Amino acid sequence: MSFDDHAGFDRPRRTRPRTKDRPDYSDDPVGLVRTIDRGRYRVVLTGDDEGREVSAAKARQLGRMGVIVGDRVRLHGDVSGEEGTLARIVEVLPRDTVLRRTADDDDPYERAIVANADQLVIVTALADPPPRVGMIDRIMVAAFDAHIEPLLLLTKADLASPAELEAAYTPLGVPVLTTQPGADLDALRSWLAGHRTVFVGHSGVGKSTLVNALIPGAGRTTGVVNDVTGRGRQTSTSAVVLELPPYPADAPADAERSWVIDTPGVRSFGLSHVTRENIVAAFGDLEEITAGCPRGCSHETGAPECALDLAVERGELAPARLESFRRMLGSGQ
Ligand SMILES: Nc1nc2c(ncn2[C@@H]2O[C@H](COP(=O)(O)OP(=O)(O)OP(=O)(O)O)[C@@H](O)[C@H]2O)c(=O)[nH]1
Ligand SMILES: [Zn+2]
Repeated sequence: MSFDDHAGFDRPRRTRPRTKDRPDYSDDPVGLVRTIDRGRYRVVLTGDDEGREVSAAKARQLGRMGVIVGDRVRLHGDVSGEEGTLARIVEVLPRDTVLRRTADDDDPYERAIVANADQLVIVTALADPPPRVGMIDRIMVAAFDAHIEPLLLLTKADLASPAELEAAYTPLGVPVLTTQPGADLDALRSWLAGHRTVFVGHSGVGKSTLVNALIPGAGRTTGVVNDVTGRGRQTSTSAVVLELPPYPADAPADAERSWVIDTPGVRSFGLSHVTRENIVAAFGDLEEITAGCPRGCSHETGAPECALDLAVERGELAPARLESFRRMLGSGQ
């Protein structure tokens, strides 16, 4: 029997009880945290007021809960977006993913950098500054740990060959693309279409140059690589969400929106929050094989009777895949 069948039944007006200390904000608008600037959050509204940008501060009831770029938040108060107005962030909606890092491996405090990304593009220059495989591995492990799909984008292919890096990462199943000045970016655009992709890379690798090429008018400041240190100037300070133009250009109007999240250049990527189990779990086929390992097996090179080695001997696992995987394991704890 439904309520409607029951003549005269007094239907409750609210489905959820409203209590004194928990006001009901469910009618308040939701937005996406675009960037954070001196304790103020820039939030782009979604839904009815799609696209309007509002300045907001964290409401006291959120306590110490962090609000990060990419978060979907509920706003209360003045959401007109007019100069001088300030809305309050009263709720952080559940996150699909959280990309984390620690300052270094001994740092017990993990920092959540970006919420709700489903892809991570590791931007690496083939030269100037030279690639650091250890750093790429670390960022990749952070992506696997967070259930974010990693992709590798190699810039400055006009300066050096990508062959070595391609050989190091394709066995992991990680897609690799190369670019150089004037390169056709359509392959990259189709990677990004319909996704929320965070771009991570060392300063000076050409991240801003790419973002500007993808998003005309993004106005990301491009730096100059220092001739002495080979490092780029740290030109950007906060992560920022940028909307990509539709791709292909004739994509239907209701196609999934695509976002990139540009992050400031990183120099280190601590992983003290990542466990061996999480890295193994990111490779389903290998995890299955490790079911045959001795209890407590580290799966590292030389681990006695590691089932991964036996699988290679039996020709069931490509040696290059095991080697690349072990590099990942070595990056974590
Ligand atoms: N040769 C070559 N130079 C490039 C390429 N892409 C970018 N550059 C140059 O590399 C320098 C750094 O590029 P940016 O785009 O500022 O690098 P970034 O990664 O955004 O650096 P930060 O803003 O410091 O994080 C600039 O001088 C670019 O012109 C490329 O494919 N080939
Ligand atoms: Zn093992």
